[in-house]
Amino acid sequence: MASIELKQITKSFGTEENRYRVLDNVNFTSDAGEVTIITGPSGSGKSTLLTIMGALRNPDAGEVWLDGTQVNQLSSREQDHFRLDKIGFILQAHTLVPFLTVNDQFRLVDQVKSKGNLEGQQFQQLLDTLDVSQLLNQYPAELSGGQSQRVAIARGLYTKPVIILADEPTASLDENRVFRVCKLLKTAAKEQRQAVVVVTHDERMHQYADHIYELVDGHLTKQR
Ligand SMILES: Nc1ncnc2c1ncn2[C@@H]1O[C@H](COP(=O)(O)OP(=O)(O)OP(=O)(O)O)[C@@H](O)[C@H]1O
Repeated sequence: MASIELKQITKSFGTEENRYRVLDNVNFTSDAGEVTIITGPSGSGKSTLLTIMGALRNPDAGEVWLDGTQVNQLSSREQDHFRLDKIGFILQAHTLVPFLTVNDQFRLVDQVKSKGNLEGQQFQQLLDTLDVSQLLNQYPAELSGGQSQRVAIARGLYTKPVIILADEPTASLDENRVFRVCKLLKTAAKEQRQAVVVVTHDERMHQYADHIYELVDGHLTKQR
């Protein structure tokens, strides 16, 4: 059973004569232990696809199966619980809560999901790998773009999700940190049997991918 399976997904935006199809009959699978990259031109629908994959948005037609559950059939409340339990998001807008310190971003997660999160040495190791241990008492406004991106990555991995969905996770990072983040995602996939899907323009990430898909004009094609 694939961790992620999308069957014949379509999605359109706009109304009546301005309606346009962003995803056209898209099929996709990703297995536990694999890193998959989705690439493609700006505006081709990659983020839309990722949000459908993460049950943040429903398709107009098709099926979204995650870890054996057809999530697009769930109520929105059930989808909320499913996401919390199973999916780690690393989104472009970073989505750190502005009035909480870095440490409290993790404590907030504990309040909504109290069990199964990283703790002790594992948590410290994650913070050290991403070089964010020294930022725990800072507020998001005090962080650089790269620092807040690294905190967002740590928070996405903190709940030990079975599925990790990342949208341009290396956009603000220098060469050395791109390398570290890629290794971290690869290790998460291999050792913790997580399915990792990354939307990226960053070709430096390609060497870490088990599979690469390209999305062009709403059509998804497997390149590798
Ligand atoms: N909520 C929405 N309502 C209307 N149109 C939308 C909405 N979300 C996305 N779109 C449109 O759908 C198309 C695909 O957008 P999307 O953000 O998925 O592309 P992308 O491939 O991720 O782009 P980029 O690489 O620039 O981030 C774009 O034309 C965008 O304007």
